[in-house]
Amino acid sequence: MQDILKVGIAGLGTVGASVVRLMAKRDNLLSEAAGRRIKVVAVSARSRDKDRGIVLDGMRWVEDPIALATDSGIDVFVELIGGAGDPAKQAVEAALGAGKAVVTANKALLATHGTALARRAEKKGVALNFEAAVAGGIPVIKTLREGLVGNAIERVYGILNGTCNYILSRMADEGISFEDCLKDAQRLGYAEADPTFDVDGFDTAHKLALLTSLAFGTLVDTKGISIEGIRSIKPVDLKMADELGYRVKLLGVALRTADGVEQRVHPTFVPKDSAIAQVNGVLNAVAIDADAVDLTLVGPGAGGDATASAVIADIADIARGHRTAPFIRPVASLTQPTRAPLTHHEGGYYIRLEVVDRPGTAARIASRMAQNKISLESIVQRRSGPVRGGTDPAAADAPAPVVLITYATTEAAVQRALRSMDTDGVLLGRPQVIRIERS
Ligand SMILES: NC(=O)C1=CN([C@@H]2O[C@H](COP(=O)(O)OP(=O)(O)OC[C@H]3O[C@@H](n4cnc5c(N)ncnc54)[C@H](O)[C@@H]3O)[C@@H](O)[C@H]2O)C=CC1
Ligand SMILES: N[C@@H](CC=O)C(=O)O
Ligand code: NA
Repeated sequence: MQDILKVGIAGLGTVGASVVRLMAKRDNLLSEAAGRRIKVVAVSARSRDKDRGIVLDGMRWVEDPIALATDSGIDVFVELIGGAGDPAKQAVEAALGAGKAVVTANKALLATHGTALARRAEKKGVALNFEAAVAGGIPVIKTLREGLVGNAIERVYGILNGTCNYILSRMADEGISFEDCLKDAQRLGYAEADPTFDVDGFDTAHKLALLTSLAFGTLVDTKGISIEGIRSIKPVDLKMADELGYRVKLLGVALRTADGVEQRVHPTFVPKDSAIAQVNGVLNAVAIDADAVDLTLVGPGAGGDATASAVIADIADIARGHRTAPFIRPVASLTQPTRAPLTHHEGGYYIRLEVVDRPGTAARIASRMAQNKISLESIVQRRSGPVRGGTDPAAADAPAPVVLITYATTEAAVQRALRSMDTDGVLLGRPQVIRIERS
């Protein structure tokens, strides 16, 4: 067998510890598959004494991750610290500068500095692999970089955050509160160190930005993404979705339109009978619509072992001497994407309104929708206040939810209709607006 590929790992948390454990377990198999022995020779993390349930015998401990990145005893630097700033950024820059191949699971770092890092990797002729950064254990980066390279891609979309899918699935199926579901996702190692990245949609946006670049040959553009998280989703929305034949998923969608690239992250109604609606819990799904092939990949999007599986595959590629440009094409040929405005978005909508419960309100809503050329597929009115005809004087103006499902329309028309209802004085509180994605 040839010489050994020497690996240094910075970060021994959920993912790092799984990488060390799985690499030890698969030692022979991995070496056979890669045609070369792969060995973790040095590690770095915040606390040396912490019990991680892994064996670090034979691995040097390096206090400073940046020192490890340039250590002459390693060939590959694996960054599993996280965060778009230092020390992760400085360590990856240092490793590439020193001509080391880099493997990272850090989507925040790549979404923010991916282009610059890819340029550095290119200059040194080394790999910058990040399979674990998008949809955890699903080999979607390899699919886009290699398997679909002969396709022109029209749309890439999917469930890209395991924590949110876990929360939405359990809220819908078990009636568990948002807060309790989030606590469980953190305990299971799915959530980011700061879980607001998950629930407010930023983690999905980071991953979407990388997918968009790979799919459309554009520079990584997080600023062009419209982002909404899942905090506003109430049990009533999940219940209405169920009654109306939908599931609610946090989707990241990148679409080529006549106006440019539309990139959006938001909770979405998906038809119950669609493939994506069946993807629950921590599972992710990435659907790719291309000219020659349409496909959907499904698999675990978060968790130590699932993510480690992708990290190890990236290391194995380096051991094989297999290298592709980080974003498929050389950075110089990536184009600046034209951003399609969200107001031009076309599709169906779920709209939940809290309205004053008095005669004529439903007619007023229907007429405002008609004025904006919005056709309604269904309208459901629920009485939440006291029974009409009762003696309670507060009953007259009690809030009552009205739920609308529209046929395809534009975002601009929906916003105009809601503004006009607001001036009519029929709305109580902010309308809930959820886009519908047909697959
Ligand atoms: N947990 C998951 O399911 C997934 C995580 N990722 C990404 O993988 C990376 C690691 O995530 P986790 O393992 O979940 O995080 P974690 O928080 O469990 O582990 C982070 C590790 O980095 C070390 N670290 C943190 N700050 C440090 C510093 N200043 N200096 C030295 N070491 C430091 C910590 O000691 C710890 O060992 C992140 O970029 C994350 O976004 C990607 C896909 C899935
Ligand atoms: N926090 C992320 C981890 C994987 O990227 C998620 O929940 O998907
Ligand atoms: Na992946």
